[in-house]
Amino acid sequence: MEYVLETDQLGKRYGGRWAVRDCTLRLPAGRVAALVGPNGAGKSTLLHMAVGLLRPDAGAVRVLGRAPYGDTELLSDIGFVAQDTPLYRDFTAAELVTMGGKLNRRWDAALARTRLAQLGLPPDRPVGKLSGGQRAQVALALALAKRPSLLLLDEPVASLDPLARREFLQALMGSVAETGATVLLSSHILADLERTCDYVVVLSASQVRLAGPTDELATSHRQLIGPRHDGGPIGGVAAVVRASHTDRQSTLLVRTDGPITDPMWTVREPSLEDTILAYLTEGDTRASHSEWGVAA
Ligand SMILES: Nc1ncnc2c1ncn2[C@@H]1O[C@H](COP(=O)(O)OP(=O)(O)OP(=O)(O)O)[C@@H](O)[C@H]1O
Repeated sequence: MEYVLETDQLGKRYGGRWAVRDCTLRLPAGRVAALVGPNGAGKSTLLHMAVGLLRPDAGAVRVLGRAPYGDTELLSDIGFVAQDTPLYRDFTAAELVTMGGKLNRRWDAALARTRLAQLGLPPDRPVGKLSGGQRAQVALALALAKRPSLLLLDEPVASLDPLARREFLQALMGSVAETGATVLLSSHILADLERTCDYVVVLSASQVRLAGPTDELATSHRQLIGPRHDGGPIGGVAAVVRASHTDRQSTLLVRTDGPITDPMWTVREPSLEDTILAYLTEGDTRASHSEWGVAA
């Protein structure tokens, strides 16, 4: 299966307002993909459609080639951790592992137990009495125990301190390398993603602004600093994603289609965070979408 998750002009409306609109995506197998965007961009709505909790109002979503809404068999192939990591609060993590074994056809209890033991969580404490970060770790261990083909995580690190965040993401990467799952995780914390993710989907105001592998993003974008530039072509620049100016100087984040040789410009490789932020800024972005397989 080339693509684990595919959407075609996918849309979801709440009342008269689109929460996700014209969303076309192809997430290749084996990727750890970040779904980034500001509050209200539509990230949770997209994930809920992917796991079959919401029915699309327009277009289509397919996981492993099947429409998830109403397909209960497909559920065994999808792991999902919702934003508030809902767990039965009166149960201990060990009891939840046992319960998972009874509720799932495919269940790797040993994987979950090993993970929980590594975390050093108090084994007999109900999860309702664990910290938010500890609960997130338990929820990840349970989701991994399903050995899903697609793992969807809605802001899994939001409640974690920086050290716990790093540990969580390392554990995630280790498990993914071992199980071969494809991951789509939403997050606001861009700095973490550069280390963890090899694919990025940027959502803003209900639409996909950018989607592609991070290594391609890195090679195809540059930051240019030079004398004030008020338009006009620049050799090697396919599109200006974002421009900021002072009276005498311009700083441009550009998508390239060749080397930039004009000595007028100082050329730097932007961080992934800078590139994502440029696409999140409304205004100059629309011209450059098509290159990434995204409708402008
Ligand atoms: N059940 C609902 N009823 C009505 N509107 C909703 C509902 N759920 C979400 N919305 C709206 O849909 C839009 C997208 O919401 P969504 O929760 O998908 O965004 P998000 O990117 O996950 O946001 P956040 O980062 O804050 O979690 C927002 O404008 C939100 O107010």
